Amino acid sequence: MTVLSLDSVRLTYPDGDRRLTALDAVSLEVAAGELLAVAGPSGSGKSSLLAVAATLLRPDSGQVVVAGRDTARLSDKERTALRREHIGIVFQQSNLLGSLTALEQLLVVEHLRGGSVRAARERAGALLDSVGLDAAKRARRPHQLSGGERQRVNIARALFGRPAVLLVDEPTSALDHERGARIVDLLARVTAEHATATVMVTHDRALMARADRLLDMTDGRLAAVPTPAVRS
Ligand SMILES: Nc1ncnc2c1ncn2[C@@H]1O[C@H](COP(=O)(O)OP(=O)(O)OP(=O)(O)O)[C@@H](O)[C@H]1O
Repeated sequence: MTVLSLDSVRLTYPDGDRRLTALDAVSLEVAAGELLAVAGPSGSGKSSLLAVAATLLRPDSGQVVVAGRDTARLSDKERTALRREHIGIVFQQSNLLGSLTALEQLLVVEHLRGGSVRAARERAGALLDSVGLDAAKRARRPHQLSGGERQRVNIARALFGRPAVLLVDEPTSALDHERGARIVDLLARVTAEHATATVMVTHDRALMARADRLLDMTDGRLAAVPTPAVRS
């Protein structure tokens, strides 16, 4: 079942008196339970792809369908609700709230959804544990954590909402090999167990090797990469 689809998406940015084409006729379908990796050179459009899929940027043309909803037809309010309900986002810039502890970063997701924060505590703790944050670290605020620890809180928070679509930009960039491998395991497990449609941008070959499918982005265009070339 396709959970995320992009059809002939074009995105441009202003560039002096011209427009720079960041995404050029990009089409993509990601199924429930599929882990898709997107690689490609710097500036090729990978982050733009995630931003459009996250409904944070509107494409100039083309269609973006998330969990059966054509996002072009939604109001800003409906798009925010769609994001909160169905999309987990882990971008490079940490957008953790400075005044909240690691545990509270997750609980606020439940609060925004109108769920029971008390009931969510245990699951939030277990999820932070699974990304390697012990009880003491879970009680710390972002400025008391390392960059890699903040990245892991980000990942746990995105997973906490059990999103249908998970969008991850360079999930292991701030982590050492062993921690990176644990995050990869977690992403692969969550994708399979919760039937999440996961798209991750990565330069990490170990991560690419774990993906079900690898796509290459060059100059705003997406192309399939034969998997054996990645695994060699
Ligand atoms: N807000 C913006 N305004 C203008 N141009 C932008 C903007 N954001 C990105 N670009 C340009 O769009 C192109 C695609 O950028 P994007 O960030 O999507 O690439 P990327 O593949 O994610 O790069 P990297 O691997 O370096 O993060 C680049 O040429 C970039 O300079």
